[in-house]
This record gives sequence, C-alpha cells and structure tokens, in this order.
Amino acid sequence: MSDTKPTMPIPVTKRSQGLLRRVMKNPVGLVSLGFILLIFGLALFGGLLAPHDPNLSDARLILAPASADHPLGTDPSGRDVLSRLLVATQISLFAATLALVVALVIGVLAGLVAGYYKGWIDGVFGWITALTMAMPGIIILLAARTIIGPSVWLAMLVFGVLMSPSFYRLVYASVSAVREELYVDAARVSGLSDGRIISRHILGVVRAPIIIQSAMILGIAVAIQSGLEFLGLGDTRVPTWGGMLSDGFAAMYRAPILMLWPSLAIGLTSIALTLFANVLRDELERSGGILRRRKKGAQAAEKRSRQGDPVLVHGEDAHSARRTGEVLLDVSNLHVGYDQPDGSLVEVVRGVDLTIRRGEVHGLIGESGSGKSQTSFAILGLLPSGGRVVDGSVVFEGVQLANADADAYATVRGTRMAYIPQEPMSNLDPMFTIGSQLTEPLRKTQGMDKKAATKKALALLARVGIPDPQRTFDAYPHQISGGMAQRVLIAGAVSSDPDLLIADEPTTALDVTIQAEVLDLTRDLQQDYDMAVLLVTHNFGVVADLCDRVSVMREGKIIETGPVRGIFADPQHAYTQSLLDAMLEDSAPRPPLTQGARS
Ligand SMILES: Nc1ncnc2c1ncn2[C@@H]1O[C@H](COP(=O)(O)OP(=O)(O)OP(=O)(O)O)[C@@H](O)[C@H]1O
Repeated sequence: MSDTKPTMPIPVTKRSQGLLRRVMKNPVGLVSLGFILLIFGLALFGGLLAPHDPNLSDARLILAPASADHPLGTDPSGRDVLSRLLVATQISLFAATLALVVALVIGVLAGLVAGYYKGWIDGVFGWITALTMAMPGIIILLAARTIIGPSVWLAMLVFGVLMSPSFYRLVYASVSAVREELYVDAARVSGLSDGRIISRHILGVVRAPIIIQSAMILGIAVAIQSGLEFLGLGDTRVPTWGGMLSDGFAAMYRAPILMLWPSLAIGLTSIALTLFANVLRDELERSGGILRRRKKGAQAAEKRSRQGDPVLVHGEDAHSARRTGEVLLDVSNLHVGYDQPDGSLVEVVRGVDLTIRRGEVHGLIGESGSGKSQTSFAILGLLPSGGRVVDGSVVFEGVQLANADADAYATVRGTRMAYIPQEPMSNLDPMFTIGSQLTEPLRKTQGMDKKAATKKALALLARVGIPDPQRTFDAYPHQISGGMAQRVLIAGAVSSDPDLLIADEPTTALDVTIQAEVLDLTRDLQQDYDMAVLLVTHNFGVVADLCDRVSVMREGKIIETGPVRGIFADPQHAYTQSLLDAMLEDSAPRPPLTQGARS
C-alpha cells in the first residue's frame, strides 16, 4: 500500500514568490505601479513642494509663460500652474480615495453580511442595491450638488455610496459561492464564530477581486470627479484636476498648454490604475487564485524538515478506557424530511433503526438515492438547509442528538465523532496550507500549542502514508493529488482520536488503485484507534472487505441488517440478493463484444 508519490510536484520557488513580486516582474505592472506610487507620493507631499500659494492671483502675471519662478507658467487668473497642479493632485486623489473607501466599507460589509447570512438581510440589501443601481448616477450627483453645495469631498462621498453596489455584488456573489463549500461548513461545525469564519475563510476569497475592483473604481472616481469639476460644478476656491482643465479650456486659444497638465494627470492616472488592475487579475488567474503568501520562508521549512519525523502522539489512555461491544450510537425510527414551498414535506429517510457498537465497522449500503448520506448527515447534524429530523432519535454515547443545537454538537462533532467526506478537494480550503488546516482544529479542540499541534499533524501525515509530510504540511490543497487530499482529511478526522468515524463513500472521487489504498488505510486506522466506523458505500465488495455488520438501505428505509457473513451467506431480502448479484467478482465472464458493437 503506497500512495507514495504526489502526482503534482510542489513548486516551492513559485509558491514563495509574492504576488507583488510577480506583478513587478511584468513590465506593464511595474510601470503602472510605479506611476501610481509616484502620483500618490506627490499627493502626499505635493502641498509641501508647491513653490507658491496655489490660489494667489497676480494680475501682472496672467497667462505668463514658463519661467524659473513659475516652471509651468501661470493661468488666466495669474496663479502658479505648478503649485496648483501639485495641490490639485492631492485633493483630486484623496477625494477619489474617499469615494473608494465609502464604496468599500458599505459594499464589502453589506455583501459579506447578506452573502453569509442570507434570509431577510439578503432580501433587504438586494432591494437597496437594485434601487441604487437603477438611479442614474450623474443625475444624482448633479442633484446632490444643489443640496450639499460644491464641495468635492461631499460629492465624492455621494459617489462612493452610488458605487457601493459594485462591491456589494462582487462580494455577495463570492460569499454566496463560498458559504456552501464544505470547508466553511466544517469551520462552522467545529465551533468557529461567524466573525472568525468570515475573516479567515471568506474574506480571503474575496480579497483578490476586491483589490482589482478598487483600482477600477479609483480610476472611475478620478474621471467622474474631473468631469464634474470641468463642468464648473466644483468649488472654484479648491484646485482640482478637473477645475484646472476647465480653466485651461477657457483659455484654449491663448494658452493651449494649460490643458496639457491636468489632462495628462487625469489620463495617465486612470490608465495606470486600469492597467494595474488588469495585470493583477492576470497574475491572480495564473497563480490559480492563491493569494496567500507563505507565512514562513523556505529556510524555515527546511529547518523543520531536518528535525526529522516526529513520533505519533496517540491517545492510549482513552482507548484502554473504552469497552468494545458497548452500544455507541443508537439511531431509532429516524425520519428526515425537506419542507417544500407548497407546505408539504418530502421524507427522504423513513424510519431508520441503526445500532453501532464500539470498535465495530458497520457498512451502510444501498443504491444511489436510497438515503445513506442523509442518514449520515442527520447523525452528524449536518443536514443541508431545508432538511430536518422530523422524528426519531439519535443517541450517541448516551446523549440525544436529534435536532440538538450547535452547543450539544460542539462537544461531540470533530472530537468524539469524525467524518470523512466523498470529495476531498472541496473539503479543503484553498486559501490555507494543509498544515494550518490540520493544526487549527488540534489547537482549538485539544488546546495544543502551535509546536505540539505541528508535531502531531506531521506525525498524522506520516501515519496516513504521505511520503514527505513536511512538504505536504507546507503545501496548499491545489498542490496535492486527490488521493493525498483524502489522506489528509483522514488524518484530520482521526486527529481527535474519535470514537466514531463516519466515512461517506470516501473513495468515490478517487481512481481505482488509490481507492484500494484508502480503504486499506481506513481499516488500519480503525484497528489502531479502535474506532467504530460507519462506512457508507454502494459496493458490497467493500463491505465484505472491511465491515463486521451491514445495513442495507432502500428508499429511505433499512430493509435488512446483520453480520456481514450472515448476510452474504443467506440474504433474506430480494433487494439484498440483487445487490450481491451485482458484484462482478463471482459472475460468469461476459461474452466478447461483437465486431459491430466494438466499432
Ligand atoms: N438538499 C436536498 N433537498 C431535498 N432532497 C434531497 C436533498 N439532498 C438529497 N435529497 C434526496 O434525498 C434522497 C436520498 O439522498 P442521499 O444523498 O442520502 O442518497 P445516497 O443513498 O447517499 O445516494 P448516493 O450514493 O448517490 O450518495 C434522494 O432522493 C435525494 O434526491
């Protein structure tokens, strides 16, 4: 049994390259970022560098040409153009930034809350967003000007509100997609607070699109603000790029060069922001959306790997205290149903009785749609939204869990009761390294410090047959194969030394050779840890290999249950017989295909 080689090499050097470094390696990225930094530097210090008061008019110097004292000449009011340009850079950029911050705060917060909590909040926010988007922005700005006056700051504040739906929609869509991911469910059921789930698992996903959108919105804010000022709707006492453009336009025939400087500032800034956003998006797409930089450098990883494989920390005491054979899980008359929009209820599990003893491997077998997964989810308290335990009881270690609240489940799920899903990849958060996803639950549920959790995680990775645990520990999910991902999840599941492991077709998403290895591993771990296992499968071969007892499910009911040997030797139900007949091992070889059928 050796799933030894990762199918995809882990590109350590590429991984360690920061996003910023990659953007700067791109000539367009470098130039655009350089310009953005320069222009923001000027915005910060422009006021100090201005050689004259930007509003000081000198009637003797109207439209004076460039000179040592006035390097860019003067405007139709005799004011120094360079000083005005420097101060205008500050005001225009900071006002545009104000619009961005307002749009970000409103849009991102509302998008996160509505996307995560859904329900009535989603409805209300969606309605407000639609209303805001339906309003013609420029008309609103013009109307607002008559009420709030010509202040560029207030105009940009209103513009920020008008722009917030673009962030709202972006964040809402990303959060809505991510909240259904199994790793978010896993974080939720492991007891993380909503705030922590949003900041750790969800915000990371929307961070990249937000940065790109921010660059775009900043460019649009500069352009809109300049347009308003150009139309003469701004405060004439405050120098802005748009205002300077308007002044230059008025003197277009006498001193056309006056239009050049603000046009260049507006044009180049908008272009630089757009190009930077494009390069950023390209780089993120190239790196598969993984933004997160490794917290530790390659040197630290090397140092840790030189310390050798740590020894597996195993809960011996806990095992010795267990009494094999005692009833661990007692499910009786379990009914699971989904409420329908018309008020009716569709039952997908209809009166299941299931008893699992300590140390027993119990197979739950049946055709697709027979209710195996729904039964498992009901036991785990992980029914999809809309689903509920309609009737019956789920008693685990003497505690009633049917329809229990999160607090009751918090004491058992992820600790005494663990779960291995069908699809390993969707259960690993792409934003975090394997190591952090293994150590976080250990630290939370077992109170380990970082060092002990790392040691145990590395030992578990070695135990589940991962050849280079340190390398996998440092890798992100997209850098490992499906087989390795399933091993990682198995390592995570047994890390809390559970009494019951629920494995829902753990090999479905894997290819055939890896399937056998993962099943072998499950059997080995079951013996090592002396766990009870509820193994959901549709394959009687797997049941024969691994299970002590089996329950056969059909149409939401268990139709036959008993020791595997007995059921194989003497199936009582015709459906069980048909499932056994469907096994290929003992069937007669099929006739070869005819020539016509093959072609
Ligand atoms: N979210 C849901 N809403 C309504 N019905 C559902 C939902 N999820 C599953 N069902 C229904 O519940 C029944 C049992 O589904 P379940 O996933 O438990 O089957 P299964 O035996 O595990 O099948 P498979 O081997 O394909 O996973 C099916 O008829 C399915 O359509």
